[in-house]
Amino acid sequence: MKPLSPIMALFWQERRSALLGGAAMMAMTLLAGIALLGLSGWFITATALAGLTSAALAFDVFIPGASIRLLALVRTGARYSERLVTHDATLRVLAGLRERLFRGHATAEGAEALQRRPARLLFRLTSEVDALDSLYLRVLAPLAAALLVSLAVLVGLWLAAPALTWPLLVLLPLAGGLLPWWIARAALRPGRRRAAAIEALRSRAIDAAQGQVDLLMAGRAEAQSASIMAADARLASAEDTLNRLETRGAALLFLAGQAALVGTLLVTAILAEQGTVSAPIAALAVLAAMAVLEAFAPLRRGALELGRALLAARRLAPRLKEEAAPAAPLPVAPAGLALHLRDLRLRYPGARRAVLDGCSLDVGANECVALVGESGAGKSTLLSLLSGEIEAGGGHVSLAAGQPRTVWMSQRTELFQDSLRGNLLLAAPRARDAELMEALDAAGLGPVLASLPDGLDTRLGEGGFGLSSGQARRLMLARALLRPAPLWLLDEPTEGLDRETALALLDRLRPRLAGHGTLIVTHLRREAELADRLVLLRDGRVVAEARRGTPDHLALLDQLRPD
Ligand SMILES: Nc1ncnc2c1ncn2[C@@H]1O[C@H](COP(=O)(O)OP(=O)(O)OP(=O)(O)O)[C@@H](O)[C@H]1O
Repeated sequence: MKPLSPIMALFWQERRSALLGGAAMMAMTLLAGIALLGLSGWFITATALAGLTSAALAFDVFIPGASIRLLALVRTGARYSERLVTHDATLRVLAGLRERLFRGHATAEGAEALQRRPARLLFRLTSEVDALDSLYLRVLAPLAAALLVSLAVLVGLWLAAPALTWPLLVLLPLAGGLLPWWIARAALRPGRRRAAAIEALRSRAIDAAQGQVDLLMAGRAEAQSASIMAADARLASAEDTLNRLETRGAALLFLAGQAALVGTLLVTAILAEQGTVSAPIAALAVLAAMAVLEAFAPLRRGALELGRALLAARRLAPRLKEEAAPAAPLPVAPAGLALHLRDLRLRYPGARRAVLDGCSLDVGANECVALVGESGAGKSTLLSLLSGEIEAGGGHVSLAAGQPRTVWMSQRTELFQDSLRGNLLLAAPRARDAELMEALDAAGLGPVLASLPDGLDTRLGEGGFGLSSGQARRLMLARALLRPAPLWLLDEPTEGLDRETALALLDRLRPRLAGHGTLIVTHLRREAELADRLVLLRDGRVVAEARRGTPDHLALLDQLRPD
């Protein structure tokens, strides 16, 4: 139950009075229902008995009749208000929960964990948050209402005759406590299996849909289908176990209800025989005893849902604790510099060695620097760090002032399912079409744009679907060009382009580099030639640098991949 405490605390903090009011109204609905049944039993018996005697004329039918109507109205009104209040409160709490969850995932570590398994992110933000709505609606509120109602009925029966409470005192703890507890425990394992199977089913189905060509070519399509079927079979088996549990719970609750009925019937028969209770009170007691166990019926489903809620809370709780503190802005670099790094260190969690280990580098406010080094040297990591995606483990970073302070075109930059215009406006929401077209032109997409019948209104599919990979990268570059920032971070901007296109693009890019610092990460000679200075990164630190025009510059260029 411990994982549930942050979730319960959230419910309590956010909507305390609505949640208490909802539970009270749930109790009132149940009480009105029990009183309605009991009073009707009493009324029918009392009128029948009165009819046998001369008391029939004096028998007051109006007050009980009106009370029955009143109780029916109260029950309907209370049920309606309870639904309104409890659902509203739950949905509001869950909306707050989702927001906190998004904030939790907005940490570098959270985002990284989920980038590895996006299907899981989707699952957790939808089904697992939804699973928590049952915590209040199907577990806490019905439990509180059932306990309150049991207490009220027991007190009522005790006042009529203490012996009337015995059958309920034996059966209520069994049916209201032990049974839901047993169902909840037994549901934990199939609940976990069910959640894992849904997750596997979704991610495998997405893999099959997205990678169908590769799977077919590798002859793995059948195997992928089989793995989807296996996940589906696991899901069906877990759901079957849960359904069986629910059915068994219903049967046991029914038996407990019948036992309470028989027990109370026997006790009332004895008491009526002794003359301790009248026949109408006996009828009231029997019907109330039968109805009170019904108050525990929703807990049968609630106990099953509790397993789901527990699992969801356990998975979501770590992200709820983490309130992503807004990152402190990096200090402002000394005048004349777009970037100033000293002794920067960074180690990925779980990695044996540091990826950046004493890295120091300056980029002038009007300088273009190419960062080169073998694959895995830490070049992209440095760009992630400068863009604020990850945090350094030590050392000093400062950037020139500006809003934004950096523009980053990474190897993983995203395009969205939107028009060309929409994708560009992300970078500059107020830009006019002429500016967008100029940026597209600078990125070498002018001819492509001219060939599109819908121009800037051309719709792209998910991830830029509809463009070639080279066109997509140029669109990302155009978007980067629209952001005015004192430091541009470009990660292999012409990777994947043919020589002619790449050189034409670099020619257009050259004049645009003036006025701000640029750090280009590259393996390509053509990109490195754009830079005023080459910097070689090895083992997480800068081991060589060479300014244009020096012999070392040429020697470094020669180590790079030719076109
Ligand atoms: N998110 C991550 N978690 C753990 N390790 C990582 C992560 N990203 C990169 N690494 C590791 O850090 C090292 C540096 O990776 P990085 O991508 O920065 O290299 P790079 O110099 O840009 O390589 P390339 O030229 O191939 O793009 C690699 O050994 C890589 O495995």
